[in-house]
Amino acid sequence: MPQDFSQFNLDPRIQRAIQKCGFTEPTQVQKTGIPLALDGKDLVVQAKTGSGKTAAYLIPLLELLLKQKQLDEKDRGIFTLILVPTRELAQQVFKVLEKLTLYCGKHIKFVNIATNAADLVQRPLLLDFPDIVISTPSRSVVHFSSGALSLDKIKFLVIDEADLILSFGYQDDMSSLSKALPRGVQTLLMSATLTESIASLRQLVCRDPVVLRLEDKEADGQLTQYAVKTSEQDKFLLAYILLKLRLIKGKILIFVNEINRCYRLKLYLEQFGMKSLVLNSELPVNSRMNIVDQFNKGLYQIIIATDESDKVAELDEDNEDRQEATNEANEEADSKMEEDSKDSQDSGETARKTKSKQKKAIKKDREYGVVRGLDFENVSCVLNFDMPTTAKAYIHRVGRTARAGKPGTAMSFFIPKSDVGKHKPTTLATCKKDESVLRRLSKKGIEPKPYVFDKKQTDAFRYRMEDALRSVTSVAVQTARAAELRQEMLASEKLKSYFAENPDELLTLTHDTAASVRLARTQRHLRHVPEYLLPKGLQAVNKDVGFVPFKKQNNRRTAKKKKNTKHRHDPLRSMRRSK
Ligand SMILES: Nc1ncnc2c1ncn2[C@@H]1O[C@H](COP(=O)(O)OP(=O)(O)OP(=O)(O)O)[C@@H](O)[C@H]1O
Repeated sequence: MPQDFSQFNLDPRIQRAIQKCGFTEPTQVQKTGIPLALDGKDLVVQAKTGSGKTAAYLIPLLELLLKQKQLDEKDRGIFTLILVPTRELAQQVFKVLEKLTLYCGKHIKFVNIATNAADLVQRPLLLDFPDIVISTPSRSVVHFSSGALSLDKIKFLVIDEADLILSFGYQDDMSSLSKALPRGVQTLLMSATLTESIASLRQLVCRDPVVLRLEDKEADGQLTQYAVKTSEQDKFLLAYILLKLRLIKGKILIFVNEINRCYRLKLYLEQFGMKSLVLNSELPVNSRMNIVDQFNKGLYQIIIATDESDKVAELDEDNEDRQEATNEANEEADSKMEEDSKDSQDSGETARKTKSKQKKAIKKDREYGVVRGLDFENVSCVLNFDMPTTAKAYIHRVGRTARAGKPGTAMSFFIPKSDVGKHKPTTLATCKKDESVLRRLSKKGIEPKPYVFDKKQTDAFRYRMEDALRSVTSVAVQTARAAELRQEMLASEKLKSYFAENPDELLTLTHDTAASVRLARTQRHLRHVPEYLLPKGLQAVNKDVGFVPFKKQNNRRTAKKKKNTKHRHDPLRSMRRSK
C-alpha cells in the first residue's frame, strides 16, 4: 500500500497541489481508495468523519480526467457528476477542487449548480461542458430535464455522504438520473456511516463494487468523549463555566436542538462578553457558508448550530427500531398464525404513518445540512448542549472535531429521563431521548466517559448564571432571531435591485434593524469573573486547546492523591465527585 503521495504516480500538477494543501502523507482512506479508483474500480467506502474522503475521490478523478484529456484533447463533455445531499457540502467540495486544480485549472473546468443562482444563469455554464459538475440530485434533475445538463458522456459518478442521499428524499431524482447515465460509469459512494439506504443506492448505480470499511484505530484515539449528567438550567451554568473560565480551549462548536435555543444561548453568552455565531436552516445558504468561513479564519471562536438533519436520521433509526421490533414479532408469530396476520396489518399501518411523517420532515430539511461533511477547521471541542436525538447524528456531530489526525474533545450534556419535566424551566421534549441515544452509542461501542463537575465549585457561579438568564427573555430571543434575518436580507445580493426600486422598504428595514441592536439588557459586571470565584490553580493550566478540568480542591484527600503523577493528568480522576 502506498505510504506516500509520490507512490501514486500522479500528474506532477496534482502532486504540487497536494503539497500546497499541506498534505504530507495520505490518510488511511486515501492510501486504500486512491489506487483502487485509479484502477477503474467502483467503490463503496465507509471511513470515519474527517478522514479525508473528499481528497480520496477527487485526486483519482482529476488524475483520470487529465489522462483522458492527454489522449484526446478535443473531446468535450460533462465527464463527472458529483452528487452531495446539501448545498453547503457542494460549496465545500467546490473549494477543495479549486485547491487541487491550482496547477491544472486551465484543463479542468468545474461548476457547482447547487447554489442560489437562477437556472438561467446556470444554464450557459452547463452548456459550456465543464468537466465536473457538483450538484444535489434535485438540481441535476432540474437541469437534466431542461436539457442543459447532458449526461451522455459521464464517465465518473461520485455520491458523497451517500447514506444521506436517499434519506433526504432524493429517491425519485436518483432513479431518474441513474436511468439517464450511460453504461460503464465508474461510481464511487462515500460515507462515514453505512446504512440500509446505501444498499439500494448501490444496486441503482454500482457494478460489482469493492467495499471498503475502514476502521482507523489511530484516528479513534484522537477523540476524547465525555457525557455530563445535568439539568436544563445547569446546562447554562456549565456552559458559562466551561467557556468563561476557558476550561474548553480553542475553537468550539456548540449544538442545540432548536433554532430559538441558538439565540437564547448566544444572548446568554453575550451577557458575559462572549461573542458567538449562530448557524441554522433559517439563514440563507450564502450566509451559512460565510459564517463557516469566518469561523475557519479564526474571526470567531464559538459557533452555536442547530442540526436539523437529525430529524431525517431520527426517522431512519426509528425505522430501524421498528424493523427490529417487526422481526421479533414475526419470529414469535411463526407459532401463532392468527396473530401473525394482525401483526402484519399493524406494521403496514406503521409503515404508512412513518412514510407520511418522513415525507413531511424531508420537505422541511431538504438541501440543508450543517453537520454532514462540513469541514469546520481546527475545532478543538464539540459541545452537545442538547444531546442529538440519534446515535448517527451524534457520530456526525462529534466528527466535526478530531479531524485529519488532530486531537479533539466532545462533551455532551444529557438529562436523565426520570428528571425530564421535573425542574423549571421546562426541558426540551427531545431530552426524553438523551439516555436512549447513549444506550444506542454503547451498542455501537461508543462510550463517552462520565464526567461529574464538583458541585461546590460550580455552585459558586450559580447566581451569575441566574442573573444573566433573567435578562435573556423570550422577547429578546425572538427579537434577536428576527434581527438576524433582517440583517441577512439587507446583505442579500438578490434583494439589492428590489430595494433600489423600493427605498421606503429599505428604510423601514434598516430602522428596525438599528432599533433591535440592543436585544437583551446587558450587565457590565458579568463580563468579569472575580478572582475569589476561580478555583485554585486554574490559571496555572497553560494548554492552548482541548478540555481542561477544574483543579483538585486543596484538601487532605486530594493532597494525598497529588503524589500520584499518573492520575494528575487524568481529568476524570482530578475531579472530586459530588455524588
Ligand atoms: N492527507 C491529508 N493530510 C492532512 N490533512 C488532510 C489530508 N487529506 C485531507 N485532509 C484534511 O482533513 C480534513 C477532513 O477532510 P474531509 O473533509 O475530506 O473529511 P471527510 O472524511 O470527508 O469527513 P466527513 O465524513 O465529515 O465528510 C480537511 O481539512 C482536509 O483538508
